[in-house]
Amino acid sequence: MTASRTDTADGTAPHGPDTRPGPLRAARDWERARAIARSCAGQPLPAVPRTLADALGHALAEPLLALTDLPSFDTAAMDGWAVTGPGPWRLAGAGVLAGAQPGPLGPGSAVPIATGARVPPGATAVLRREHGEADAGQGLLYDRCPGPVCEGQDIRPRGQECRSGEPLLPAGTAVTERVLGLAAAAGYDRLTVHRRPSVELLVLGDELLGEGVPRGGRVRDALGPLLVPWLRRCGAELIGHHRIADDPGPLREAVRRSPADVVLTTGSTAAGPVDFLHDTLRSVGARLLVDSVAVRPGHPMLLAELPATADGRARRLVGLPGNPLAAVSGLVTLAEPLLRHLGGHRDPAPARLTAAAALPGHPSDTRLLPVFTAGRDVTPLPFDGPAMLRGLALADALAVVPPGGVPAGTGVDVLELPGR
Ligand SMILES: Nc1nc2c(c(=O)[nH]1)N[C@H]1C(S)=C(S)[C@@H](COP(=O)(O)OP(=O)(O)OC[C@H]3O[C@@H](n4cnc5c(N)ncnc54)[C@H](O)[C@@H]3O)O[C@H]1N2
Ligand code: MOO
Repeated sequence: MTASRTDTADGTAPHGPDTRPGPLRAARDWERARAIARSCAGQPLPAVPRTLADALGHALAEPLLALTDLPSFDTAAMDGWAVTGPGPWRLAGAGVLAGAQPGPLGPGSAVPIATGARVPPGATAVLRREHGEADAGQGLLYDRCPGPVCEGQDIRPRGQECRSGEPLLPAGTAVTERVLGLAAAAGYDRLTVHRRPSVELLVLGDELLGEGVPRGGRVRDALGPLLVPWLRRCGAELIGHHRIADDPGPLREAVRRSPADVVLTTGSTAAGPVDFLHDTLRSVGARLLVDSVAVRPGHPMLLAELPATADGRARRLVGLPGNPLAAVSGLVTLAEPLLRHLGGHRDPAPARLTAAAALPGHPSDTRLLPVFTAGRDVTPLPFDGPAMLRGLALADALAVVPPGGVPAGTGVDVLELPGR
């Protein structure tokens, strides 16, 4: 599955992986690069138990089955009175609070009840407080409801939402805050999820500043702050984040020693005087799976298989180009599909929307363009150069623009951006 720059048209590499910088004649097309990133993940990482508190961001390794009927008892949906049959009713008992186990309610009787309380056996409806008038002296409750009280009114019957054993969510569902709420309601203390892929982030470039205003020909590291939370949203567990000097020694050692499932580098993918990534990959015995992709920005992105850990665990490396928008392109093209598959997440399908204005394309490559979507309309944003983040920060999606561009009024695939 090696995809080097020297690949032949049928996808075979006649001379083995070529890690030398060179002309990008046979760069992988964008879809194929994404497919290689997905397939090189192999099977998702093993299933592990996690407490609810620790399960956020993982993917379910098995379907979430209800451990109980929901609700698990006939429940009052409103504050008022549990009643049996038509009114007026004889008031009986001090009232039923949520959490109580009430005794049976006889025919023609009513008992005060709170929202969420178990409805007494024999009760046929709940009369809302605002629909009833209690006469304490007579011990009677009168029905002031505009219409008749129907059987089952304002009672949430047992099993209304689900029955015990019913599948609530399929395997592969991302554990969000909402899923945690449902899992707790359905009786779970722990969830069986896929282990999250561990990621070590290596940010390369002597010119990068960690703080303050860019000065003296140096620039702020924009990718550390952008990637750390983005990787977590892809279901990754960040186990290291280092800035590495433009020096082949420290980079080689960091790559060689990393225990991460995925090493993610930024910068150094091209052929500049201090772009050491290809040499490093060669020196650690990596196998290039994708070496440049026919996509703009970001075409020098790469994906490699690293030698396994001592205990036989597979490791991969994704090299993101240094230009920030190009790095995002590499992230969505190679890193996201790989991380999502390792973590057992389902793939989000691109949405097919309509270009509200012409979307400019590259003559021969796919272009990933920051866009704003409103309804089905896709509008390109300015400041979309490879070194710019201004358009991306306003965008809620990336349009996948085929070679030649997309005329206004035509369909286009868009990838939703996180945090839209
Ligand atoms: N002769 C050629 N030169 C370049 C080519 C090419 O095909 N032939 N490709 C260009 C493209 S496209 C890109 S993208 C870059 C890729 O460069 P590298 O991955 O080697 O990245 P660097 O050279 O280290 O940096 C490029 C650029 O990005 C800035 N940068 C790097 N890291 C960060 C960061 N963390 N935060 C903000 N900015 C960052 C860096 O200062 C440079 O300005 O190569 C082109 N050249
Ligand atoms: O395509 Mo580069 O990746 O122009 O920034």
